[in-house]
Amino acid sequence: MSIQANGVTKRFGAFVALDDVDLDVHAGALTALLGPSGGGKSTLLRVIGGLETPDAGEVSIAGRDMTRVPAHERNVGFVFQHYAAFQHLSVFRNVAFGLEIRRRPKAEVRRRVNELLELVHLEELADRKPAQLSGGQRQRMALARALAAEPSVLLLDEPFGALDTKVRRELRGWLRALHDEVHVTTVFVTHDQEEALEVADEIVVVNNGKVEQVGSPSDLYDKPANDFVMEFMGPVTRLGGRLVRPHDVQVTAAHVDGAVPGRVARLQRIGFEVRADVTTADGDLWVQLTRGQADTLELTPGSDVWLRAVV
Ligand SMILES: Nc1ncnc2c1ncn2[C@@H]1O[C@H](COP(=O)(O)OP(=O)(O)OP(=O)(O)O)[C@@H](O)[C@H]1O
Repeated sequence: MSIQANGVTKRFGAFVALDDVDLDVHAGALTALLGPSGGGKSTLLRVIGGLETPDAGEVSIAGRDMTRVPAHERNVGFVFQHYAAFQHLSVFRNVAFGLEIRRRPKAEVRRRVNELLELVHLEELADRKPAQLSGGQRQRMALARALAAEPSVLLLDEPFGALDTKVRRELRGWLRALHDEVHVTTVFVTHDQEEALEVADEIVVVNNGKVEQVGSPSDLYDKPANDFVMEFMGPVTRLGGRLVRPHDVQVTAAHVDGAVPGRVARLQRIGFEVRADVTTADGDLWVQLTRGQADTLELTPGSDVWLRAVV
């Protein structure tokens, strides 16, 4: 189901959390709301889900105006960073809960819950209590529970925010695979650009209550609309007064057209990557090379080089 927001404004007292925001989420897509803390991502997600009412503007899901429809009638599934599970109920019963209160037949509930637990790879842990799960397993249970009611839209607010880096990584791949299987329109909030680049079909960059840019991961990385998006999406450095990506600076031993001279101040080898701090007449910058490139150039601190931006 597609989601549209038109001219959404949300204030908390005098503070404008969302300022005339338009959004268009394609049916079946996995869309990331990405931006720095306090930018308004969660507020936008909550407005879509009906947990906040906008002061101006409209929200529609599948073409239906939902602006005044209460959250529980929007058919949306939520997952938050800290999932409030029923501690006294098993994983199975937690997932079944939403179906049981809808008084679905027992056999149907059992079949559906087993399907969902299989989907999130928790079928072996169905009898455990939430406290006996790892953080990653708990978030997978939360997703199964959100999917149980067959929502038309899934809204995830920093679902992996409380987990350590390694588990986050795992769950990203897993979320992507899950989405490819169920295709439910999904919007997830993250402040982690790598997470958005890796998982999302489309990224919406939100900052200061406004949408800065919407695009595919490669669009945003390669064609940022402004310096804010450029800096937010990946590493940057400054060559000749212009922001560039450190891996888009070509380093040569001899002069080439458009290149400026520099001297290597420091080299750092980080796995396959070499980072060189370089001093130029125009200021300092850092560039990123492969180990092979650095070795071919025989770079050492003090090497004289020529630099030019290749994009
Ligand atoms: N209920 C509220 N009352 C007052 N201010 C609020 C409320 N909810 C959010 N805000 C403010 O609105 C701004 C946007 O918050 P929001 O949670 O949407 O940002 P965010 O981009 O999701 O950031 P984070 O990643 O830190 O959650 C923040 O400055 C926040 O303090």
